[in-house]
Amino acid sequence: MTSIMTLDPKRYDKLYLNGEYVASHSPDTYTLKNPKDNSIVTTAVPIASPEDVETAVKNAEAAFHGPWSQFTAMQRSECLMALAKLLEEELMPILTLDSLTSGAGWTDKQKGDYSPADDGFVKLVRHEPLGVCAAINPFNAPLATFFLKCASALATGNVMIVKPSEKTPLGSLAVAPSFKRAGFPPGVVQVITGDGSTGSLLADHMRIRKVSFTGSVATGRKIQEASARSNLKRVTLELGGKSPAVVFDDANIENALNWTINGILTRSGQLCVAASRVYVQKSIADEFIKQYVGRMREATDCLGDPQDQNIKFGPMVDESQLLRVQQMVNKGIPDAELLVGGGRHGDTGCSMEPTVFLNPKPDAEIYKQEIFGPVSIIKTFETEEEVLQMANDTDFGLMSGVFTKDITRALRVSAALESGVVGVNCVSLQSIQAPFGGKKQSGIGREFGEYALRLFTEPKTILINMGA
Ligand SMILES: NC(=O)c1ccc[n+]([C@@H]2O[C@H](COP(=O)([O-])OP(=O)(O)OC[C@H]3O[C@@H](n4cnc5c(N)ncnc54)[C@H](O)[C@@H]3O)[C@@H](O)[C@H]2O)c1
Repeated sequence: MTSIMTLDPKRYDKLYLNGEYVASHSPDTYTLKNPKDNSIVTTAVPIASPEDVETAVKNAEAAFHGPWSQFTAMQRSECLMALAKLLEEELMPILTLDSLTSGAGWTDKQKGDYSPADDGFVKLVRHEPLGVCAAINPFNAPLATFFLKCASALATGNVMIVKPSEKTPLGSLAVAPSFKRAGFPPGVVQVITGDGSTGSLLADHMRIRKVSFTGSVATGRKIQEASARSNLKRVTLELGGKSPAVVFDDANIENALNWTINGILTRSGQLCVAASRVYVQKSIADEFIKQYVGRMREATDCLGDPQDQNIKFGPMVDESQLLRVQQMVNKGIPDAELLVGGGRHGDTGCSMEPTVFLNPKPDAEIYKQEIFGPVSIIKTFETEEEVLQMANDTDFGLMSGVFTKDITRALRVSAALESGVVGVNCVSLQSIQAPFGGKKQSGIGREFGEYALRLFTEPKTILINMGA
């Protein structure tokens, strides 16, 4: 069977607008390389121009006010289910399907409100779609973010223009026609490629009503600013993290090791919820650290070509990301004890060795900033109060984990950890099927299910004068 992910190389130089692959108006393109060996994949990915963005917005408006507005909630649900089925049959990883089937179940459950006329006015509240929305996506989760955002937007009757990251655009281009095949009218979902300049055309556009953004804090800030200087479009931000995992001395150590190691090695640490800070209680620290470091060392042997089934984790997304991580690690060496790793892996490609630092200085960059690589920081602690102070001493607040067998402590610590998601005896889950998003500078808003749907609609209050 051919995977839906197989994109005809002739399409690499196209945008996907109004149900067709079309050439960009822009002569500007860029080159994509394969991170496993730095070989060139294509030199022709378009950087969409202002005309391309305008065309996409006009198509989206035509779909929103035209055929798509005639779809009932049940028909929107049927399309989302058809899309999930089609993707499942064509080998799409299961992670991306959950959001579609969940969205399909929500289309007819968006309740309005009613208040009786105790002041002479009956109030009805209906939740209306926003209109043309844009998804601006990061490199590390191109399809999960694509489908998660589209599911919520389409379930509530919006239309979507997706801009994948310039580092990983091909999957989004490959899956784009599946929406038409599943019954969505052309223009409901379109894909434009490009770098930050294309992203800012969307963020600044006066007729785009919402940007749903996932990416770095720095870009999130720019998108907020763009909204403020343009049309005050709605903005949701899913941003970075520096997720702490707190391991108490009564924890199931094997379980804590499994979650914390997987939590930093999945996607080579290029994960917003990566378990990048591990706090271990002093009484178990020597044994835990010995095992943790041993496993990170062994993991180096499992580094390789991600298309090889025997390989557990692959390279960084590209050379620039590898260099960025390498620079942060080099800078961190005087600030902490390097227990393992620290270097580039292999002569070709963009792989980084699994790396562990112990007990960094409190203001060390490796301890404060998101590294976005297979680099973890271990710190020891004595008391619950001390570890909560350290775990919360960060601008981020995306995910945390607490490992203990004491349920009372688990609940107390979960309440005290300043993050949008807390795992008890787990950390770094990628698909939680529950509200997902960050506190503090890790973001604004939530993805998934009812919480996300609310952020793709606007309440409208209708007042009925009962005395007229
Ligand atoms: N919270 C989450 O759910 C989540 C999930 C995945 C990744 N992330 C975060 O994403 C980051 C990694 O992704 P990245 O390096 O691709 O992020 P990035 O901020 O560099 O880029 C993200 C997207 O923004 C676009 N962009 C860049 N400048 C822009 C501008 N001025 N205006 C509009 N768009 C612009 C890029 O082209 C890209 O499509 C990490 O910080 C990671 O933690 C968060």
